[in-house]
Amino acid sequence: MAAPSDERELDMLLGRMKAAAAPIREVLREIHAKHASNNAGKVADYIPELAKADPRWFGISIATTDGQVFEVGDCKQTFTIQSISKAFVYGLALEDHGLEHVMSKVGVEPTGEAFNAIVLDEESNRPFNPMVNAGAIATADLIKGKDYPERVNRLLAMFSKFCGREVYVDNTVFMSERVTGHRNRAIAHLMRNFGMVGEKMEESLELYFQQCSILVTGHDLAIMGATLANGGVNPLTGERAIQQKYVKYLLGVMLSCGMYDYAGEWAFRVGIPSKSGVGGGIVGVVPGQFGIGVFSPPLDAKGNSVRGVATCRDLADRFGLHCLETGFEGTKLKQMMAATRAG
Ligand SMILES: NC(=O)CC[C@H](N)C(=O)O
Repeated sequence: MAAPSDERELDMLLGRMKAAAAPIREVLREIHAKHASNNAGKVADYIPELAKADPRWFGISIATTDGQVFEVGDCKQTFTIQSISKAFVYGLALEDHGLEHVMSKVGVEPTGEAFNAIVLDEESNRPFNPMVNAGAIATADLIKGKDYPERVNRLLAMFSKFCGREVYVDNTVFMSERVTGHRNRAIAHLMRNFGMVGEKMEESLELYFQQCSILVTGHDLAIMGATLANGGVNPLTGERAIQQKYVKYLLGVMLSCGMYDYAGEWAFRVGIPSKSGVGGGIVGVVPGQFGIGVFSPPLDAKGNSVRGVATCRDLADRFGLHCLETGFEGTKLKQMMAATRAG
């Protein structure tokens, strides 16, 4: 696209962008309205602070790799990122150690079991993948830093680059996680027994609770997704958040393991590398095109946002986003945008 040379050209460009946005916003509004009235699911309460979320909150945000954002509903509401953090921390561990070392500590096989299952691969003693709690704790253990504060700060700096703004930890949720996190401690001890986490285990658990307690919005999730879709460069700030060569590994585990024990059906039906969290968020990535952020706290039995799952299924259908289908004609969303731009 040529740089607009004067105000009139800029006006025309903005006009065309607005025209392109209208049908996309319309689809988002329609999907939002369709699912807003679905009251199925239950807000997570095993971490007591999470139970305070309003079950009506519901936001859908899409951010393109060229920095356009389309959103509807509660996209400015903050909530804790929870398990969505796991994908991004995996990226930092890859940057810190390279693929082979990380693979020696954490596998990439879907478990078909709940996210908090106390299970390791019997042959290798590794946790199955970085998207379940065991794998995420082992991944947090890999984050480098001379001491605990430096490790926390490195995590926060990484998330800040993905979001394009400074991120913070919700301390009340963090405290709630650490005082009730007996199951995660048990998992960490089991892995310590097998040498899958090192002597910094206690500190790494704290790090894991911190990363889960980072506050984000639906808008942030879309930007984080768009950053991955853009090969690791945040489309709003132009800052690189992760080396491009690791993006495909992140997206690979997101596609095969990102939705817990719904991951197989997700890859089959929706086909968008995604990650969910018990705070009610889901981030999705359509490589080369855009990121999706959906937020709604009530969860299904597997721990995925009920409205979030339904929304992503509809988005995939309406815009033709399944990753095994986008290769044919490009997504319908892209075609809609191109058509309006040309007009
Ligand atoms: N699935 C999730 O989002 C789980 C994260 C949560 N902090 C836990 O460890 O249990």
